[in-house]
Amino acid sequence: GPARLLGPPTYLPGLEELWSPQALLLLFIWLGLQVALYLLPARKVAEGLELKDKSRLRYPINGFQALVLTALLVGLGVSAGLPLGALSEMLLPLAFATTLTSFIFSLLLYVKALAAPVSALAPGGNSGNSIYDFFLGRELNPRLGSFDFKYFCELRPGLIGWVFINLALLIQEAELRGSPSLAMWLVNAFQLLYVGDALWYEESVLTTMDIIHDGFGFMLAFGDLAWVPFTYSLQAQFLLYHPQPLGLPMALLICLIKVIGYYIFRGANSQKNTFRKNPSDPSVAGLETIPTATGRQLLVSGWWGMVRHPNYLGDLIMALAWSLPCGVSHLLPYFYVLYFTALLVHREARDEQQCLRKYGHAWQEYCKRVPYRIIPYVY
Ligand SMILES: NC(=O)C1=CN([C@@H]2O[C@H](COP(=O)(O)OP(=O)(O)OC[C@H]3O[C@@H](n4cnc5c(N)ncnc54)[C@H](OP(=O)(O)O)[C@@H]3O)[C@@H](O)[C@H]2O)C=CC1
Ligand SMILES: CC(C)CCC[C@@H](C)[C@H]1CC=C2C3=C(CC[C@@]21C)[C@@]1(C)CC[C@H](O)C[C@@H]1CC3
Repeated sequence: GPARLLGPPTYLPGLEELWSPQALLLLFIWLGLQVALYLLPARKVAEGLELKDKSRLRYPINGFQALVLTALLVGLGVSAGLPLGALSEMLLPLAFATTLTSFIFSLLLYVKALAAPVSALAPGGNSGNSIYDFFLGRELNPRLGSFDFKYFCELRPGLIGWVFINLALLIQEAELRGSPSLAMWLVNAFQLLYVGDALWYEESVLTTMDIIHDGFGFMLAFGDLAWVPFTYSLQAQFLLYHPQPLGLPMALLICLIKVIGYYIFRGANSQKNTFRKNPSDPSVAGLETIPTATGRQLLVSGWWGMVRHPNYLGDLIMALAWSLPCGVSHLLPYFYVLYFTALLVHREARDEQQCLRKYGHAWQEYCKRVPYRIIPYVY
């Protein structure tokens, strides 16, 4: 039937549709596979930023390798008859099993954190209110030996899971209608590029506030493991049940929007990463900067002179390109754009606060020089 968003749902799933032991088993196989791939030798072992106790943690940089090996294994499985398309009919129980698992997992993390030394706690997650701390995460970098739970969950099971859910939906569409639609190809290709990029530049996650500042609690565990794969794949889910006609000129226009978004996103992220690693690198040495009291500098020209968060702008433009192949007949495929706008506005406000605390007057000067936050002349 036609998709609708307003009005009561035609039916609500009962518990018997949510709970399936096979879904739980599949989830555990998936998590086990990703843990095994994490433990494989890495092309590089990177050091994180200095912690309160002056130590630095070490992280394997092998996320892209995990993506490629997963693709090989899934490819082998499919050629041996594994019905990957059938995954599309298991998404609801799988999402339920993942949510339940994230909840129990975060309870265990909370209990583990009760024994952690004060220096290992996250700045925001040790209020003493146990529900609040459970939600935001008490411990900053929970580990078992050298296995880092937060770093593992941040990019692997969820982001890699997302592209394989997309692929399952594409295969199912081909089974249902003879071949995948152009819209489905675009959504798969765009989101694979995004996930491939995130894993290729995995090391840059080590300087994000998720790793440096936020504890590992229910919000992040649920976000990484359940929210990302099952809601970020909504466009492909929508297309399976509501096929959209998409002409070549429109498809090319959407590709152009994606390329522009990616160009800004990658350009901005790489420019900052290069500058932070080595300010005299030839590609950034000519940029104008503001000195700060910490000894670090802030870029005021190049991408970071256009708006204060050019990477968010590129990310948002890409988000739009992921939704456009689904047409404009329904709001659901645009859910990601709306949610992501809210997430980035909130994230930007948190980052601003931290930068003001870190850089004080120099940050105020930067805000004066670069008045817009995400969209030039608008916001
Ligand atoms: N799809 C998704 O669900 C999500 C995607 N993202 C994406 O992840 C990427 C990373 O985002 P995020 O982790 O929020 O943070 P950013 O990469 O935007 O980093 C912010 C930090 O950059 C440094 N910085 C800010 N301005 C300047 C400047 N002018 N010159 C030099 N350094 C500066 C500051 O840190 P310091 O000075 O200490 O270096 C600041 O704290 C973005 O592209 C974002 O869109 C993020 C969240 C969710
Ligand atoms: C708690 C929320 C409900 C959901 C949070 C999910 C996020 C933690 C992840 C979703 C996509 C991500 C990407 C990155 C980090 C993890 C999250 C934020 C990167 C920022 C890592 C750095 C790269 O330069 C870009 C990545 C994009 C995707």
